[in-house]
Amino acid sequence: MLHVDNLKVSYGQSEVIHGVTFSAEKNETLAIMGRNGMGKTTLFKSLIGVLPLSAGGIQVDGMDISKSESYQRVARGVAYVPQGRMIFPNLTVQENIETGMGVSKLKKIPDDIYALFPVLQDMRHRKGGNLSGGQQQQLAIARALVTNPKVLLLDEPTEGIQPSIIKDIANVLNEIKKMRDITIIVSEQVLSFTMAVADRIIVIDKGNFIHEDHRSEVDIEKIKGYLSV
Ligand SMILES: Nc1ncnc2c1ncn2[C@@H]1O[C@H](COP(=O)(O)OP(=O)(O)OP(=O)(O)O)[C@@H](O)[C@H]1O
Repeated sequence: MLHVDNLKVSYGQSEVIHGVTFSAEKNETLAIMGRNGMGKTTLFKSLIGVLPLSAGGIQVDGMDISKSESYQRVARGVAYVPQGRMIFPNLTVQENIETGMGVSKLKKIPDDIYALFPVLQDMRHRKGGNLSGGQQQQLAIARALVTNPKVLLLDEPTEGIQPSIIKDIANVLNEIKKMRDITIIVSEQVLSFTMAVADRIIVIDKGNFIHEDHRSEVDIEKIKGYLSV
């Protein structure tokens, strides 16, 4: 579903992603793990087109999107839940979700979205800025899902979220995978979370992929070693 080939990303003269190659299939959840500053956000921003590639290619469902603008990538089936969630604080919950619906031409928020996030239905008339961190994360995921993505990118969804809610977010991602034919790519530092959701884990270090495990054969101590400073 998603194929990334020799992707390089730079800030000015400084290359931060040094030619990474990976694929993720339909109904697969792939976690990209690494410490702060290793390049996760830069990689995700380049996948959604907020940052330009300096080299390489990105294909979604066989279609090259590496030269497309972000809005075109969304139309091609890529959705992005940014680090820090970036919901609109002055719009209501319902209005926040509706901002994602232009691309999918939905007229009404689908019932399965509120089934997945009942709290958002209860709070649909509240301002987004008044929600807790965990509720805002749910809102950001709901807003991404109403674009009907083939590939859902989530950048550090557990950041700043309390442990009990982290479990809820893991459950939600597992539900989404059951409900839809989708590829989920999540960047993370919390190993318990990725162990609850990921079929495969890749470790990124200074802009290079240095390790990869399928969930059935994850070497927990090795990955912990990569994640500790
Ligand atoms: N706007 C920028 N200009 C120059 N360098 C940047 C910029 N943003 C990030 N970097 C550098 O790129 C590298 C990768 O940063 P990035 O934010 O992608 O890492 P990360 O793994 O997502 O970390 P975090 O978990 O802290 O978000 C770091 O060395 C960082 O200093």
